[in-house]
Amino acid sequence: MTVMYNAKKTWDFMPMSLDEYNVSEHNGFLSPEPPLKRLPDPYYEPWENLVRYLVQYQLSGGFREMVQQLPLLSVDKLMGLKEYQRAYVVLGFLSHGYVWSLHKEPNENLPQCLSIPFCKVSEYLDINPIGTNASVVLWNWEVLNIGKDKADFPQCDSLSLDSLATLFTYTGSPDESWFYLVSVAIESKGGSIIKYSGEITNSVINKDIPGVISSLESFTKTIVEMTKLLLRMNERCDPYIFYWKVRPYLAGWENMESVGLYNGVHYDGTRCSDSKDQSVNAKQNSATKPCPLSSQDNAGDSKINHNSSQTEPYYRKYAGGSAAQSSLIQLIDILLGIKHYPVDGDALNKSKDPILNQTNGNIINQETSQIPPGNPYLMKMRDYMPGLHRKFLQDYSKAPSLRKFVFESTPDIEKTNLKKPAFFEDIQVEYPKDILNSSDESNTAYLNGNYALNSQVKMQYSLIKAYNKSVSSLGTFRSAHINIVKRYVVDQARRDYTNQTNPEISGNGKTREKFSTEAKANIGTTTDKKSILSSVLDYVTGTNDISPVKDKDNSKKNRPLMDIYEHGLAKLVDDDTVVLGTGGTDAVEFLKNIRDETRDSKI
Ligand code: HEM
Repeated sequence: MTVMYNAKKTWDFMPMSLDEYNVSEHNGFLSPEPPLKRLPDPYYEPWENLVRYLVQYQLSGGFREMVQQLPLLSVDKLMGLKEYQRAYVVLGFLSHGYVWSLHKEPNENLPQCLSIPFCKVSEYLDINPIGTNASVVLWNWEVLNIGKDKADFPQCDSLSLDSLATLFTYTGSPDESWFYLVSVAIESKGGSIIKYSGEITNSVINKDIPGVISSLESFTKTIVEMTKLLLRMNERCDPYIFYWKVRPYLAGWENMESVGLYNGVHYDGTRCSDSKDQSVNAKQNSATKPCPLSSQDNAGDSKINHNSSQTEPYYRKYAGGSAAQSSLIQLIDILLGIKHYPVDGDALNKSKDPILNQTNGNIINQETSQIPPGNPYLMKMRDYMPGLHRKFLQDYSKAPSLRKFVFESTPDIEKTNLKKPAFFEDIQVEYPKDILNSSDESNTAYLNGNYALNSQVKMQYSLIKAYNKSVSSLGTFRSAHINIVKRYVVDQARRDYTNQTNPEISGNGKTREKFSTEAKANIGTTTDKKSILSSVLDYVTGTNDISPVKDKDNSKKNRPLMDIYEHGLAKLVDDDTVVLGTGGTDAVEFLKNIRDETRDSKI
């Protein structure tokens, strides 16, 4: 039985109900109920039986042979969204396991037994046919039955990190599970984010300033909780395991020329269009519904070509899995009206922002809706989100803008001394634990002491303050994330492995054991959360420059080919100065830019 979690009333301003977008005020963008642990129809046993032993067959070296023995199964017997989601997860793990098989050269040819059903299932879900945040996070979790208090699903507000488990990993390592589960726990906070977003937008529509302030404060608290969860990555995910053992499996087939995938991957027997139709079937919902393709015979589907030998191979290039594909953070950007720009031409693009271009508080070219993110990479990541979630973001972007409301509702602020930048700088918060108690003593004294100010002005001040705190809390989340990237990607990518043939020795002659000891010393013990926090918060405070240092001796020329494969997703570019993220961008520069745009959005 499907449980209805959403009070539709709050979201009346959207064209569809939350259920129809497959999101909830309970679990955010995670499936509202735990994902299926097996496809119910025994017809799909060949997939289920193989994926269950993915790690074991990888170790045995026989995984690809096992895949090649799979029958070509139809998607006709999949019933409803949850079964399609499960099939997408299974086929994603099988496909990445095939292309990036352990200790083998990447294989650029995805066999029909995977490529054809993977494309059909992805078409139904309106998502790219590759491993994504949806396949490793959103639909890849379960709640352990380890105690009434902890796993009391669905009564608990959000899923406790300590009672979650993954359904699949590529490596079988707890570190990989933890990497996904931290994201699951963060995503589960999306329930509250969606709830408060709906409340805020309703209050904006009703011009209810106290309502906006109250919901914004709860919204901010939730972002702080998300940041604290993000920092727990260090507890049980070793950067070495993540970077050298897990990340290679998450890699996509775009910008992968260096490991031999010059054209991407050939999805044998398929000719689907690469360009994603941004629209989504508005009627598609979580109720049982046949696949739009399932009524057709495979051979009758114009996009499927079974006789692949008669045509040129059709290659596809897709980016690898990344939490940049999370709808949750983009939702927060949309609600707060934070706009991101292409890295090049920044100034040019910013000059077009109607909200940033204000003179004496008057907004030029007023917009009626919220501003969606405009960074090409972030926009591209929407093709890697489930279509219903993408649709949710698109529709929510058209809702009345909170940021515009804050500007329009605070006309008296500039007539007071409160307008001085110094007062508002006090609102800046760079430290999660202080975020809700940040000092604005001077303003408070001013407000309390200045009886000439009426309650209207005080209310306006509180509105700006609540808004800025929310923006700050997102900036803090992004700073914490940059630090994680520094620890898990940049530091690892910079390790000198010249002349090392054994990937277990990750650099500078340090064995994994030595590295782990050193890493633990750096971040404190897992029980010493305060020490982990303070170590991480060194970066959060923004004083550390985490740009990679140029290491001239680290020549790529002599690296064994296998080491380059092991390098996986994030790569040093030719001069070894820059670490590339999934999308082929300079990861750190990109993330700093996004973080700075967030901070700059304070009013
Ligand atoms: C070991 C953990 C993590 C690493 C190494 C990591 C790495 C990265 C990298 C390299 C990027 C740059 C773009 C790309 O390559 O896709 C990125 C972007 C991003 N990541 Fe992570 N990430 C981690 C965990 C997380 C978690 C748990 C979240 C929470 C949802 C998250 C959310 C994001 C978002 C939203 C972006 C897009 C940029 C932004 O909006 O600020 N990441 N990440």
